[in-house]
Amino acid sequence: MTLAEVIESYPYLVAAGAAIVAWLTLGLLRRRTTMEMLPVPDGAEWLFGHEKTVFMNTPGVAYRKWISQLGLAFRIKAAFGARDILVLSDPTAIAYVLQKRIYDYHHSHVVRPRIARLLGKGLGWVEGEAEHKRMRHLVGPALTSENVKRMSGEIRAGALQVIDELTGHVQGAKDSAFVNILDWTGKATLNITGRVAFLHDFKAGNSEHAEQILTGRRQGTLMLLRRFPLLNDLPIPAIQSQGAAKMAIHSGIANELVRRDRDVLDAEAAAQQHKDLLTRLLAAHAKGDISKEELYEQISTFIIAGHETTTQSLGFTIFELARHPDVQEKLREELKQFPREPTYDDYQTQLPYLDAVVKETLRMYPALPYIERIAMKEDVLPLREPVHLSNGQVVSHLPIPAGQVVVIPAIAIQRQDSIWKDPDVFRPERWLNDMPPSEQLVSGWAHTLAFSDGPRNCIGLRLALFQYKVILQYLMERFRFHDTELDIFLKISSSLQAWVVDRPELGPALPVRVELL
Ligand code: HEM
Repeated sequence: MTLAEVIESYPYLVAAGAAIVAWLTLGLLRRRTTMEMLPVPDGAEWLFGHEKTVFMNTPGVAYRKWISQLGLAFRIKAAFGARDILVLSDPTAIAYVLQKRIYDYHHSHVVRPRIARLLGKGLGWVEGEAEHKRMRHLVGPALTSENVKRMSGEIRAGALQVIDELTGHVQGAKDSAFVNILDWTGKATLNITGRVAFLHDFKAGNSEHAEQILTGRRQGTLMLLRRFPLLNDLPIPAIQSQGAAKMAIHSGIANELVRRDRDVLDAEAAAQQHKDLLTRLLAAHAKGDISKEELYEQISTFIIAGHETTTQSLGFTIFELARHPDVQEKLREELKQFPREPTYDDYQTQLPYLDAVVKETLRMYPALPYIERIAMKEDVLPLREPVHLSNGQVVSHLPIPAGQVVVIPAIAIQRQDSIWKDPDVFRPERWLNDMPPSEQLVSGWAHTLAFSDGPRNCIGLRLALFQYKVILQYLMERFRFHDTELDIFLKISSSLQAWVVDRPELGPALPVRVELL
């Protein structure tokens, strides 16, 4: 049979064959992009890429291994054939993304629906420079250091209400009780957030509203969501139950708070006289600057973002102090020796060991272990440490395409073996006299990414750190904490969570034994 006869007899088969040959030839001839030549770890699975390894292991562990093998910029294979993910630990590239170009790097299509579901479509969700700056400007004045100083009496009172209740609880248990410390740090931070940001009394975390919020349980994120974000909207309990706390706020307390709208008669005057968050939001609503829906979304954003992260972080501090009685005694001693009730400024400069304990906790246990963004435009990332590409080239600038997902693994960076000595050991002393050279470190708060960095860093940072130290101070004054010898493991839900080994029924938990002093 001649070629002409073959074509005539099997035209479709021949056309398909020609198309495959052309596709393969083009693929071979096409120049590979820099991203495609970045190092990639071994061990990708065909269906899950490297994502299963990342999510099934202790948070940060896989990234740490790959950083030590491949350097500060590499790619991993995403699940279900999604485009490779760029993993960045390079301080120069991170500062470029988070500080200089943050408005070109939106929350990714996995993260953004999760923020909407868990917190609301508030400040943490909004994208675009103009809109984000508008919202940040609206709420920012409520969270300045001046305003936190002004609220310090309320913050102390809110903390004490819960500390008194814990005292009663321990007395009732014959002066030594086994507790999940998250139950108590949760009540304390929610109580404070209610009092100072929303002029609302959560009754030491015992009101009906408080209980609904505190029991709004968070489950693990499904890896499928990266490839098929539409699944976010399906009525799957594991997905939708993540929003329980937000729904409870919208249908309960937000209504009650907004009813006070009527009391804000003169919006301008109110905004000037009252600098609390709720009044600022209500005044903006009264002026028509934000819709009623936006008002609700902001309320849930601030209640949840304001207490959830601080609850977990404080819990990790107490857990580590229980395991390190020497550190606990040293901290107690520093506080005992301090001649007065510490002020906001004292906490900043006069209590170095307390400060070191907080920094060490947030280094080891950043509430948001991975920061995930997507490049909205093509870009070129500057690198501090050049990378070796698979074609032998060494580059100190990394071109990336629009649509590139970038993961900044904060927990791995903050426990990076080549930078931090004994990275998995809780050792506050390192902050006083044993810090790595600053050029190796990122440029966020305390050279960590615990509060992210740049124009979209944590707006509640000052309130968070002040309430953190106030609650910790009271806990040290009243109680001694002991290790229960129960093992925990870490996992990532929306934030970093601790669970007790073989005790899933406890939910997220950090068990300690508490003794009255
Ligand atoms: C220890 C406590 C806290 C930690 C570790 C923490 C951490 C963070 C981090 C890492 C981000 C960046 C998130 C991202 O890039 O997607 C963030 C943003 C945010 N945080 Fe916090 N946070 C804490 C406490 C608070 C408090 C007390 C409030 C409010 C009263 C708050 C409100 C917010 C809001 C609204 C944003 C979004 C900011 C924006 O996008 O402009 N946080 N926080």
